Amino acid sequence: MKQAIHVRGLTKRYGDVQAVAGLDLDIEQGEVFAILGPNGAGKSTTVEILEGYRSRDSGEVSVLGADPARPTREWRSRIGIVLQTANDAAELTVRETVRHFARYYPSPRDADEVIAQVGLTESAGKRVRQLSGGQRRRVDVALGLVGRPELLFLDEPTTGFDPEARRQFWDLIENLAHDGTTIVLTTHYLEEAETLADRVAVVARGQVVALGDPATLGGRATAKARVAWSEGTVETDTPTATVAELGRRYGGEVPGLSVTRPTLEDVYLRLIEHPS
Ligand SMILES: Nc1ncnc2c1ncn2[C@@H]1O[C@H](COP(=O)(O)OP(=O)(O)OP(=O)(O)O)[C@@H](O)[C@H]1O
Repeated sequence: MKQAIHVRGLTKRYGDVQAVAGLDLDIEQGEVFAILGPNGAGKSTTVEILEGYRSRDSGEVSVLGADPARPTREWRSRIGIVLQTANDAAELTVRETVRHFARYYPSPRDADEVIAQVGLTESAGKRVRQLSGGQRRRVDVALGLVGRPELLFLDEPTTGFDPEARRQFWDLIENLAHDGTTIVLTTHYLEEAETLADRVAVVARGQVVALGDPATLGGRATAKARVAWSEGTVETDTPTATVAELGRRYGGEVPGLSVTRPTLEDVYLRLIEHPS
C-alpha cells in the first residue's frame, strides 16, 4: 500500500518552547489514523505542518508525494481540512456556503449530497449564524468534504456534538474511509479514536510515545484482567479460573461480579504519565 504521509525527525520550536521534538510518522493511503495527546503536546503544530500552513525547523515531510512546505494549488485541492475554529461566513445559508466553497475545487462533490452526508438537509436553507454550535461544526465538516479530498484532516471534529450527532459523524467517517479517503484526526475522545481509527499515535512532548492498533496499544490485549466482586479485587492472567473458583466459594452467583481489561483511556493515561 502507498504512503499518504511520511515524516522523519520533524522539529518545530516557538521561542523557548520545543513544540515538536523529532517526530516520526507513517500513514498509509486509505487508513483512518488518530493522533491523541494532552493539551500542548504538539498535535496541532504537527498537523498544520502536514497541511502546509506552518513552517518546520527541520525534518523530512512528504504528504501525498509532495513537500507541504512548497504547496501547489493542485496539491491543496487533493486535501480536505476541518480546523478547530468554526467558519465565519455566517450570513450565507448552509447551501450557499457549501456551494461557494465547492467552486474552489476542480471536481467538487454535489453540495446537496454533502449537506445530506453531514445530516443538515433540513437546515440547508438556514443561515449559518442561526445554527447551533454542533450544527455549525457539521458545516465545517461539509466544507472539508466538498472538494472530494483524497486526504482529510480533522482537528477535534466532534467537539460540541451531542451523542447522536457524534454517532452520525462516526458513520460518515466510516463511509468515507470505505470509499478510500485517508483520514487523519486529532481527538480528545478516546472512544472516538477506538471506534474509528485503524491505528493511533499518542503524542507527548512533541514525540510519538506509542503507536498501534487501539485494541492492542500499550500491551492492552495482553494485560492482566481485573476480576472484581463485592468483597474483593484480583488482577490475573487466568480470569476464567478465578471466576470458577469464586463460583465454588459462593456456591452459585458471585455478588457484584465484573471482569475487565484496561480501557484505551487507562493505557493512554499511563503512556502520557510514563512514556517509555
Ligand atoms: N503560534 C505559537 N506561538 C508560540 N507558541 C505556540 C504557538 N502554537 C503553539 N505553541 C506552543 O507549542 C506547544 C504545542 O502546541 P500545539 O497547539 O501544537 O499542541 P496540541 O497538542 O495541539 O494541543 P491541544 O490539544 O491543546 O490543541 C504548546 O506549548 C503551545 O503553547
